Order: sequence, then C-alpha cells, then structure tokens
Amino acid sequence: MRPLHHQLDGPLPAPEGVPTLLLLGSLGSSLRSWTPQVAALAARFRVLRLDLPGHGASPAAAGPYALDDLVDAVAATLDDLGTGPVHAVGVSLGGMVALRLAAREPQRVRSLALFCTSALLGPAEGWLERARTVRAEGTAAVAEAVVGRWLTPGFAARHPALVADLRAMVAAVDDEGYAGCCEAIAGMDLRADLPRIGVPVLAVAGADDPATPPEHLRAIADAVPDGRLEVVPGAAHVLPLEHPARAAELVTAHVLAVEGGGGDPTTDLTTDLTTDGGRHAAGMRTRRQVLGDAHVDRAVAGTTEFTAGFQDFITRYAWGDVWQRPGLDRRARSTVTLAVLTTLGQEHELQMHVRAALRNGLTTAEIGEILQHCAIYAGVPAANRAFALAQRVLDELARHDESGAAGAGDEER
Ligand SMILES: O=C(O)CC1=CCC(=O)O1
Repeated sequence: MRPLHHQLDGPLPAPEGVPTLLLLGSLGSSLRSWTPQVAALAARFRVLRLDLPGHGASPAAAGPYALDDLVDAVAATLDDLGTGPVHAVGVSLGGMVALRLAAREPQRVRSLALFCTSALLGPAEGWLERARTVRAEGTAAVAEAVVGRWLTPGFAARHPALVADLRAMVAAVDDEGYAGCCEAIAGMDLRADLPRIGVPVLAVAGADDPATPPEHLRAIADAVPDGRLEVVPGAAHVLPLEHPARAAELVTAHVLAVEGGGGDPTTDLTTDLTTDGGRHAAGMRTRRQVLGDAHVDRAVAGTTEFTAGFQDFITRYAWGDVWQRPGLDRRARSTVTLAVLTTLGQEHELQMHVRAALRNGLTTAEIGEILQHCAIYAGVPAANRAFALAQRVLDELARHDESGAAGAGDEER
C-alpha cells in the first residue's frame, strides 16, 4: 500500500520533547473528523492525522485487506515523516489499527488511547456482507445506517447539518477502500495481542454505543497489563464527534500522565502564559468558568475546519490573555463587557454576557445599574433594548435553574 494522506498540526518543527499524537479515525471517517479536537491538542502536542486507505485523500489499493496491511500503511507513513514513537489515538477501526501497531511494532508506540473499538468485532459474515453491498452499490448505500450508529438519536436530531455532513463524508469514501477495510475487520482477532501490549492503554467507551458497547472496551482494559476504562454517558459509536472537548481532555490527560506531566490537563500547562499552549489551556479553563461548560461544549462541538482558527484565536487571546490579566477582577471585566455590548447593540453577545456576569458575581440589581448607567452615555434606546434582553435571560434562568440547557444568545462562540 502507498503512504497515506496526512495532516500535521502543532509546533513545527516540533521542539525537543514535544510528544507526537497519531490520530486515526473510524471506518468511513476522514481525518477532518478530528477537526473539533485539533486546536486543543495542537496547542501542546504535534498532531499527525492520517486518512486510512480509500478514506479522505488516501489512495485505495484493491481489497481485500488484512488489518496488518493497514498497519503497514500507517508504519510506512510514520517512517516517511520520520516521526519517531507516537501516542496512538484511534476510534473504532482506527483503534484496531493502533492496537495492532503497538503489539506488532512496540518501539513505535508510547501509549494508546482507544475510543469505541474492539479486539474482536464479529460476526465476520456481517462485514463480508457489507463489503459486498458497498462494492455493488457504493458507500452511499450504507452512509445513513453507518452514521446512525455514530451519534445518539437526540444529538443527531439536534444537529441535522452535522449528520448530513457525516453522511457525505462516508459516501465520499472509495468503494474498494471501504470494502477492503470491512474485510480487515472480518478477519481481525487481536485478543492474543492484548497481554503483550507494553504501554499504558486508555480505553474509552460510549455508554450508548450500539456498535462496540462498553464491554468491548472493558475487555481491552482488563486484558492489557496497564489499562484503564472510561465510559462516557450520552455517547454512541463516534463519541469524539458528540463530546469533542471531553475526548480532547481525556487524550491530553492520558498523554501527559504517560509523559510525566500528570494531573489536571486544564491546569498543568497553564503556568507559562507566554506560550500558545499555556494560553490555550488557561483560556479554556477561564472560558468554561465564565461562560459555562454547556456553552463551551457546544462551541467546541460546532467547530469546523472553517471556524477552527477563530475558536483557537479567541480561546488564546480573549480568554487566555486579556481575561487572565491581574489588573481588573472578573466582576469589573464583566461590568465593562456589558457596557460595551449594550453600547454596540451586540444582542447575542449581550445575553451570553448577562449569564457570564452572574457567574462572575454581579447581582441582578448591579446588572440593572450598569444598563441604566449606559442610558446616559450610550443612549436610552440602547439601554432599553439591553434591559429587555437581560430580562429574557433572567426569566429563562428562573425557569431552567441553570441546568445547562441552551439559553437565549447562547448559540454563538
Ligand atoms: O461502521 C460500523 O458499523 C461501526 C464500525 C466498526 C468499525 C468502525 O470503524 O466503525
């Protein structure tokens, strides 16, 4: 097989000591399925994403393939790029390839983070049948059913554009490449490899995964010498799509622990605010504290190739720099923010920052004083509108008790 299409992100050239992450996707996914995690991971690691054969922009040889053929292609690409040992992270088929790589060529792998995968995924006949279907009718014929297993039904219903995009991604996979990968899964049995895995393994399961339910991940975590199982609630087969921030945090904590960094990934690398990595980590923590986890999770989940650079920018510069400065406390910063947004008539941002101001300790009465003060300097119409919008937020909070349900003005950033 020819070397695989790849994308490298993060510090380039990588300074001495910066670990390299290898990210491998599921059957039917291209490397852009990792887009929501890239900014967070690349702030502190070198991140190498590969397209499996026939997926994304990688060429497809004629099938059938064995899992070792996929491992050969990955190993050849690592050699071409001269990466040295990597922390291998894989979803489903990507996890199977990573596991086999670590068993077969242990010098290449420093740790494994395996999402929604299996050491034995039968029945083989089901995979051979899917390969026949795809060769006869194309990948578009299976796209709807495949994506139906990737996301929980409620999440899929709330994100129709994402579902359409994922179906298009599956339908774009080369028919022969997809069928060959199905045949690789049909012939795969990694159970004998598990006791020989010499690196720490994080096995992450989606609690509602219909394709590789948690017992598949538990079997891996139990059989490897150094394994840990994490089960993520409200997640189906491709949980990094539905829980992008959680997936990035799990990988980061795992890799830091293996590298000796240990501890809480949101605080460990925040000591040095002169680096992009430190600003990103501190920014993400502050953004979560001020805007709330639910908001930040939605923003991260909604990140696309188009918006990824902007997301990274606001995390590092707004939240990792200006909001970190010691000269004003968060109450004061919220006061200024409300006044400016009122003056500019930035309605969505204003509603979001009414919530943020409450989190930062301003009272409802103080928010009212700020808006009334604006009436003098920004004009009565601007303040009048701001009062109406703030009242809407207060009413919603009274109804929802800040349960994390989406609130007015929460759809942006
Ligand atoms: O496509 C599926 O049904 C689930 C799956 C198994 C291996 C993989 O990558 O996805």
